[in-house]
Amino acid sequence: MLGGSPRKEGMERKDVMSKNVSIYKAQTSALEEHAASDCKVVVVANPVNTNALILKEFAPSIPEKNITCLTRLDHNRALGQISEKLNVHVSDVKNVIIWGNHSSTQYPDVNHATVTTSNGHKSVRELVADDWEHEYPWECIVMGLMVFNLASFTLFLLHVTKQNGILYKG
Ligand SMILES: NC(=O)c1ccc[n+]([C@@H]2O[C@H](COP(=O)([O-])OP(=O)(O)OC[C@H]3O[C@@H](n4cnc5c(N)ncnc54)[C@H](O)[C@@H]3O)[C@@H](O)[C@H]2O)c1
Ligand SMILES: O=C(O)C[C@H](O)C(=O)O
Repeated sequence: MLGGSPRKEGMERKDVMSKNVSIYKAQTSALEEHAASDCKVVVVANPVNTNALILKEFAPSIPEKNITCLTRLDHNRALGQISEKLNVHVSDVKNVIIWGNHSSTQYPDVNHATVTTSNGHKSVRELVADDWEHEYPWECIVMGLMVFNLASFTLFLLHVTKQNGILYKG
């Protein structure tokens, strides 16, 4: 279920709720009416956790175990940050947990995480400084917005032309 408005600069994911809830209700009613009762639904449009709940409420014939929402990005971002910090490949980082919603309430938990190094398996907790944990969840949370801003910047560059050494936005 991809249909929905993406957030704009300065917005949190929950800020798109007013627009997306009505879209979700309409799509959910269509699913309830037409989809096979054993269909599996992946919720993508934000706020994903809330939209998954809306789907559960408004499409009661679809078993709730068949509904999931896309929060894998947060997990991948956490793996990426740990691998960068410890200079290992992402596939060498295991058992990272993301608690909470796909929103600013999430908490990436590295307390059970392990990493494979040339010196064997180590606990991530052993290898990173205690204070890193305070900056790290924040980086994970804002990443979506950073990606958004980067995409805007790339779009901006695509529409820029250089004439006589001066940049023009076309
Ligand atoms: N959970 C995640 O990991 C994740 C990742 C990326 C984007 N998102 C979310 O997915 C959503 C879509 O993002 P995007 O970048 O693809 O946006 P987009 O603007 O590129 O695409 C949105 C799509 O929704 C459709 N749409 C708009 N109004 C509709 C309606 N009333 N009924 C049905 N469809 C409608 C549009 O035609 C468009 O195709 C956003 O809410 C965004 O926040 C979630
Ligand atoms: O952050 C967003 O608005 C899009 C997506 O949920 C993400 O995390 O990249």
